[in-house]
Amino acid sequence: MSQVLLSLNGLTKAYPGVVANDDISFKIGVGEVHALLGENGAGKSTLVKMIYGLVKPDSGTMELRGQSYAPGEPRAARADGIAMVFQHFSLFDALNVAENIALGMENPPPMRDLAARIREVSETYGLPLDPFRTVGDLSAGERQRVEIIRCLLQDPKLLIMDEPTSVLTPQEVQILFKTLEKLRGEGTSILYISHKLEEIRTLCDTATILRLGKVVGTCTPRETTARDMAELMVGSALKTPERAGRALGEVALDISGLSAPSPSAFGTALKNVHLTVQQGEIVGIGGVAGNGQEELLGVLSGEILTEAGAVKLLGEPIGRMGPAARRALGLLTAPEERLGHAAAPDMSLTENALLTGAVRENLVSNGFLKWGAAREFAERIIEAFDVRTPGPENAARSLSGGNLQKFVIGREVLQGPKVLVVNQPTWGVDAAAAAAIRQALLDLAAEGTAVVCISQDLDELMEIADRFAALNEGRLSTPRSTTGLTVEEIGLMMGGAHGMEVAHV
Ligand SMILES: Nc1ncnc2c1ncn2[C@@H]1O[C@H](COP(=O)(O)OP(=O)(O)OP(=O)(O)O)[C@@H](O)[C@H]1O
Repeated sequence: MSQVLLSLNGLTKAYPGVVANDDISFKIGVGEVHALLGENGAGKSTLVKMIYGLVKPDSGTMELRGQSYAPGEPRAARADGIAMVFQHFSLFDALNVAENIALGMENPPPMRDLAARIREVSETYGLPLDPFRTVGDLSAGERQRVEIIRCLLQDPKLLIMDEPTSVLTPQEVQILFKTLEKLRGEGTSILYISHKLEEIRTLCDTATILRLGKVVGTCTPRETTARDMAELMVGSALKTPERAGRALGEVALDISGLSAPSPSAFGTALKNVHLTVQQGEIVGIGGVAGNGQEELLGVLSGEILTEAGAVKLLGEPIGRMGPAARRALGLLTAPEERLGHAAAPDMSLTENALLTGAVRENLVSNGFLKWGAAREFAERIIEAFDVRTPGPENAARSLSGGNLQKFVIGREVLQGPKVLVVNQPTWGVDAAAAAAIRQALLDLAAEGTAVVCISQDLDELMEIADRFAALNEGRLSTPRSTTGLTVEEIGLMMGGAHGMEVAHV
């Protein structure tokens, strides 16, 4: 390593029942892109929160450029040149880009000067962004640019990025990587958390691997295979999902001529969507985020009502039924946003198990909640899906992102759905857990469930789906068999070339 920017010496942080970081030591060099790898709950977020001043270590020290460094709050970290782009953006939809950036500054300059600075940084780093656009109109990739530019305006020495590419299209990933290369060339160090191992192999100079809160290895990603890195993370050999031949049954889900406005002012209306899914079939829905994915989940879950006949479950019109009635009939859904939508953050896992499992798991009797049965259901989910938590009485909020995702998906899978609709089932989930979730969806289909998997991970869809369709501005392309489908064809479908007749990508 050239010069050391930041050294971590024996950092330790414990939460009740778990040592999230156990005696962690490593160094980050000046101008180094350093990957932080580890399965869900390994302690990556806890570690970067200590570096960014959000969490105080129980013991251990840090040195920044040879000086003792112990930020009491993020403001102190920023003053020392540490910036962080979070997985979840904290932007106000109704304000424009410059106003959002000004809100995060201690002494914002006049708006006109700030807009000029934003333009300058955006051009220098190849991140196209208009300072006067309303944030609500921006794609996920553009919102991330707002966060990155906000960081770059502080001229950081270390930029921490938590899963930056999970919301990006392949093209946007290329743009981001060019920006990061440029920053590295200028001597900025980058600490990069991601579960996407091929990206880490392309981008990162070195990687530190955490398991159960401890450093278990270091490697040079360019010289290590993705499989070897994944196995280092989990400490055992990885299983590839098995796709057994499946017999398809009758049409379980039938969407025809479905149009629906979005409940959100910045959402996307669905336009004349047609789709049938047979029993035992997995249909993958791809597309760039914000093209109607959430709305599609909403019309299937019953949160958005439509004409009765626009959605049919095993022949029965259900478009006007609410979520509870649909659940009772066997149509289950797992939305994308884990905290808040799929799970209530402050409730225990037992309470969260009750939330969607009450009807099908028979957890209510004569108006009374059956707490013992609910707890037993939560324990079954934890066991079957290897959810890392001290127990079902813990709040959903205390789980790491990936572990909560396993819980949310497991809760629906174990209820034996007739039709299961999932949105981004493996978002933020490590390689081993993602493989387990995909295998669970394949097993479910093998038992005759019709599965709709909405995902931005095209590799995932190609791995598990029988047919593929893409959402573009609320329209769904004609589904095609995934066998023999090329990347170019997928790109055209995602870009809105419906039926392949026009290629206005
Ligand atoms: N505020 C908290 N209270 C209690 N436990 C916590 C808290 N924050 C984290 N933990 C626990 O600490 C451990 C490490 O969690 P952390 O979020 O750092 O993992 P991670 O590697 O970032 O996981 P992921 O990839 O799933 O985001 C987990 O077991 C988690 O449940």
